[in-house]
Amino acid sequence: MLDLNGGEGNPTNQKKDTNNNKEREIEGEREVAFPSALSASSNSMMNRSSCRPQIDLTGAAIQGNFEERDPSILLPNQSDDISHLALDIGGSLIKLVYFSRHEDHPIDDKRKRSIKNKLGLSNGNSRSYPSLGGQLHFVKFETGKLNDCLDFISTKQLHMGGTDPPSWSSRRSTNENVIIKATGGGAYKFADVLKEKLGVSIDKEDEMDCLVAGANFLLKAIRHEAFTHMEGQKEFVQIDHNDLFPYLLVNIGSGVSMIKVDGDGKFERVSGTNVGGGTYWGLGRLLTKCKSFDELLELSQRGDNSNVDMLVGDIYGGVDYSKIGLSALTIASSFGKTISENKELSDYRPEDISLSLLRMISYNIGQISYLNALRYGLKRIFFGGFFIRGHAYTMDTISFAVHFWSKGQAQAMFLRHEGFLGALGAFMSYEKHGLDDLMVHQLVERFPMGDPCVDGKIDGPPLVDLNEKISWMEKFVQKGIEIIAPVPMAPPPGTTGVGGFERPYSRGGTLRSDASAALNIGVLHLVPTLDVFPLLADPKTYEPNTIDLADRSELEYWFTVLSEHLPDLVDKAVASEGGTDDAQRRGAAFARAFSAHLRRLMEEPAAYGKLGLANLLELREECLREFQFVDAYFSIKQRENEASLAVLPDLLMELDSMAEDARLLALIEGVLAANIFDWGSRACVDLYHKGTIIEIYRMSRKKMHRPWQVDDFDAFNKRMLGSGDKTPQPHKRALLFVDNSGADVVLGMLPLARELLRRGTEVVLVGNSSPALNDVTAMELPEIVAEAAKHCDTLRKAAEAGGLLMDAMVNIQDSSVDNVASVPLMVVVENGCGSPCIDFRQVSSELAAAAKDADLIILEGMGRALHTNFNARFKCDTLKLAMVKNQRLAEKLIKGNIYDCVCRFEPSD
Ligand SMILES: Nc1ncnc2c1ncn2[C@@H]1O[C@H](COP(=O)(O)OP(=O)(O)O)[C@@H](O)[C@H]1O
Ligand SMILES: CC(C)(COP(=O)(O)O)[C@@H](O)C(=O)NCCC(=O)O
Ligand SMILES: [Mn+2]
Repeated sequence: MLDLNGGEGNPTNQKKDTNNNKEREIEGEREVAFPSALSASSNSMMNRSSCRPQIDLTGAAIQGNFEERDPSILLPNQSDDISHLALDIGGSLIKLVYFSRHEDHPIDDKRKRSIKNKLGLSNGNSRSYPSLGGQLHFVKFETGKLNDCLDFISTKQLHMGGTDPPSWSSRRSTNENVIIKATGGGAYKFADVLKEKLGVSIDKEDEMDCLVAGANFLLKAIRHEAFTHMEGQKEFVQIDHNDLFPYLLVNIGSGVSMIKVDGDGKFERVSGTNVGGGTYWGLGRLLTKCKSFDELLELSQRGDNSNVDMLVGDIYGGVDYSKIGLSALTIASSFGKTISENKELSDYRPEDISLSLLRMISYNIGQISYLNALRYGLKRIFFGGFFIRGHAYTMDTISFAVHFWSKGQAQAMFLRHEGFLGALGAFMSYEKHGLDDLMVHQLVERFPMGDPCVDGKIDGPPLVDLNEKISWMEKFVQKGIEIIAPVPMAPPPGTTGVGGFERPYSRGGTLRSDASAALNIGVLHLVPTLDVFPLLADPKTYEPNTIDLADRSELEYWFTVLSEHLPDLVDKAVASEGGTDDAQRRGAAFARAFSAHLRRLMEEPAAYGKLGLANLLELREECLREFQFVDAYFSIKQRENEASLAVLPDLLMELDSMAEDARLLALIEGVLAANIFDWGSRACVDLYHKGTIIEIYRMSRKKMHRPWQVDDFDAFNKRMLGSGDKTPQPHKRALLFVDNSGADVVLGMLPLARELLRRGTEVVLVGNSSPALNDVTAMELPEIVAEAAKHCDTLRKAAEAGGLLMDAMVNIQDSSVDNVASVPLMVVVENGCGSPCIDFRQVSSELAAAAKDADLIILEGMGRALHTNFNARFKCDTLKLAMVKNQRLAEKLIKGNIYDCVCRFEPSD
């Protein structure tokens, strides 16, 4: 029996290395059980959490040699084998969208096929995916700095990828015949420069075509792309794909285009205005002497437009013009005050000028947009273009104008990828890359590195190299620079709702740097192997998160919980990598990156899309992976597995001595009791110092008195064992979503799986694709099952039938497999996640395939059954089992206390 207190530090590192080597060998030689965490970090696995994301630092002095490649060597961190690049070269900015591809994983595909065969799915799910899995990056440069942009492209060799799908990953040796899709005026203006400097030809795509294609793609494929922004409040809008058209697209770049969109490729440019982003920046520059667009925008935040604008009250002697409903504070004439006074430009504050100008232009665009919407009977107006720049006041002003003039009939919406519509559209115009077939569940957005806004100005390439990332974090901290949130604007009090926006009350701090505007969007991961879980009762209304962090008090609470847990997590992570100097440096960088994200999200919870607790927990895992912590709890997991496996035979004997119904209760009690082993909970971590694993497990079991706080055991018992003489049909196939390593899986879930097998139910163990806290991964399951199978015939036969023992490479002494055909099989599938929670809108395709014939789902643990999916409904019988290891959650969710249990059974209708 192992003592939890004994042997802290990093006792098992050596063991771990050996193990990793073994994994590597296995990968090279034979079909692997599961893609290893190592392969995850080398980008070969496509799941929603293991992809190595990158950061976009726009602009940049890229003198780096960080992207050197030798085609014959697979670099472990080589995450951007660039295949496609598209450009939108506008009057003010150059926008780049480029794609880096994940490696194919043919061995893994073979393994998946074998699972499908075993589950009888070989003919089903015959969907063939385009050979596309990778990441879409978004970068922008000022058009005046075209050379920086060209340097960036050539350093990263973005132009070398070729244009034919078969050669996605194969780099060409020359640029000859390379064609790059480009749109915007610069595609014409700079075609020769591009040919001369990069040796590539430009395939010019029509700008309007591209804007529409980009907007349609984003609105269909990205879940939280569109949002409204009224009085400082951002709200995401769920777009119904079948009810998207018609809409008005207003792109506010240097100038403004207004396009009526009726479908894919069906549109008409109905209007526009020459008073646009270029006007604000150009006039603003002349009038204020600002050196950058951002400086100008920042000035506006400290402005008071009433010093420049003529208000109704100025004309009416301080009173409202109430007859037509105009308040005294309504702007009667932008800049109107400057005519009546004998003042020079230098007598006006640049802040006031900037604000007045911004308001004038935004309001004007809003108003013209409304008129065009009215003209064509359109209710929805989507605004794009970099003029908007995620700026609260700009969006509020536009929204106000649309709302006011349409009397609430039309709605202004904004897009998170605001300025990249054209570039995305140009990217989509490459034929046959399959991008237009991608669906919302195949796209995962990642914000791995926090906001790279150092010095208020970033000129840097996307960071690719680990060292580079760490030094960036160090630099970031040295300078004492906080991640700066976008300017939140206090709701303007007392808007009269007439005639126009009154004075803005925005008194925000420093504006986020321009680069961070691009970081309001992350790198988009295209993961063709993700699917919607087919057993969701209503995928359209499904919301994974139980806790909505839009609630400020929730956000603050969970922010504190995660911040307080951070030092312990860093200790574990550093120890898991041998406690070396390098690991410590990475650990510190991880802590900084994650804290920076947390701070940023505290300032603007919706900065990265709709925020729930599951997103924060996943972000933490992503940040760990970003700094190459492969598995922070590796040694703890090993130790707990060993200790639990040692007492498993006794437990099985005890269970076998019981009558059927007592046994079922004991099994459920066992799952709940063993769910106490959760290294993500502060309370539990404190508890572990008080005893050995087995002592804690026993203590926990002793306290398992029914009724539990949520107790549907009787209903579950009835479904399983029946009542009276009626013996119900056993379930055909059960999906067991396992949670933690050690006692949780070994003493909790495996005995329950065994009971199901005995009753003739096929068991699919569903494990994480990548590590998260102490959760057991799919890759680790075959070995655990094989160990357990040594003590149990039922498990052994089922595991053999499911091919699990082969995967675990365990030589079972007694190889006589009698009666195999009559034994239901047990298999392992990965869930597609690397998080303690699960979002059923995006699971691995193998889980989706295995789910097709399942009629029982068992969700275990806080992350999967409470933080997410507590309110989710499925098409089949569902059992949600968890011990609540957090006092506040217990009070809120189940009106109970910490260590109370949930046994919720929801039969299929
Ligand atoms: N860093 C920046 N430099 C210049 N203009 C910027 C910047 N950030 C935002 N803008 C605004 O974005 C506008 C350009 O928007 P964009 O959609 O890129 O249009 P275009 O394709 O005409 O360049 C500028 O006119 C300006 O108002
Ligand atoms: C991350 C977790 C959801 C994992 O729980 P599990 O799914 O293993 O039951 C949980 O540890 C958690 O919510 N932790 C934070 C709460 C706390 O420290 O009290
Ligand atoms: Mn867990």
